[in-house]
Amino acid sequence: MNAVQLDAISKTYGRTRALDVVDLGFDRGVTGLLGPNGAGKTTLLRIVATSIAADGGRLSLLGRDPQGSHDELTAIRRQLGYLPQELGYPSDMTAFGFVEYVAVLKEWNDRDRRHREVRRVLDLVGLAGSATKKVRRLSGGQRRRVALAQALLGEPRILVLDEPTTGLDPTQRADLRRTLSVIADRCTVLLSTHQTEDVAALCERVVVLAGGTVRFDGPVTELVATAAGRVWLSDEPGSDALVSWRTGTGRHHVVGGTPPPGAVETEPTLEDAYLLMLGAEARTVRAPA
Ligand SMILES: Nc1ncnc2c1ncn2[C@@H]1O[C@H](COP(=O)(O)OP(=O)(O)OP(=O)(O)O)[C@@H](O)[C@H]1O
Repeated sequence: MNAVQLDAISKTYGRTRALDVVDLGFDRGVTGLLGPNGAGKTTLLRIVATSIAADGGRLSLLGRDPQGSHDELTAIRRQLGYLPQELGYPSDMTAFGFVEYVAVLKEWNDRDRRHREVRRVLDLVGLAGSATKKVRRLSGGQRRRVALAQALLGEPRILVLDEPTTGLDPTQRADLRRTLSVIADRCTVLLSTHQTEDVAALCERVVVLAGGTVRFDGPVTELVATAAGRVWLSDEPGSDALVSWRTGTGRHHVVGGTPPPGAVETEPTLEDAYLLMLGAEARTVRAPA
């Protein structure tokens, strides 16, 4: 049984079909969700996080039905951590105070245990030294880590992270990767990002969403392999390339199309494979139907 199982899940906002009959199952490990703006990533993550309900299909979390009784939903939420794309903070709270506030909402009623847990998660995200700072005085990256800390409370079995690396500097991103790789041994982690290199570095599996449907679901290495023989380094830009640009070395990185004269095939990256998979769609934002 998968920890997270979506069967024929759909969601429509007004005239916009955000998710269109999505079937996906997730178990332990880190899965990255990639897709252009408006692909349906946040909608999918919000449904899994029980923040909104789908309007078609069936969702099962830890073998339970989130649409079932209040007790079922509470049992699921106790084992679920969620980092939303945007999180509002009461302006005057400290980092410790904010994470403790979420812990109280999650019914950590014993004060000593709660404080230990808050200290543990702040330490996990490298904020032990800033626990008493007001959230509004923290940097954007530090605030993102406070948000991550609240998602880690209680060692959840399902962790839903919407763009967790936004605002993090390279060292913090590396730290996040280390934290998640430890957690992933016993947890189902779903994360969305626009950074293909984060997916390449962090995830065994990648799901590409576009237009509310699943375009790819499989190992990261399998997606990268679809671009083999379609990426070149060249002195000339590609005349019919999907995309080509001059790199820092002065040579052109040419993705798709026909190789320019003298071009040398190069190892594709996940970004190349993603761009080739979605073609022009990678650049589009959907308008309502
Ligand atoms: N609350 C809402 N009301 C109306 N339309 C919405 C709402 N939330 C999302 N949508 C629409 O649903 C579609 C999917 O949006 P969603 O936020 O899930 O995409 P996304 O892949 O997370 O995009 P991004 O990468 O820009 O965050 C978009 O067309 C969006 O405009």
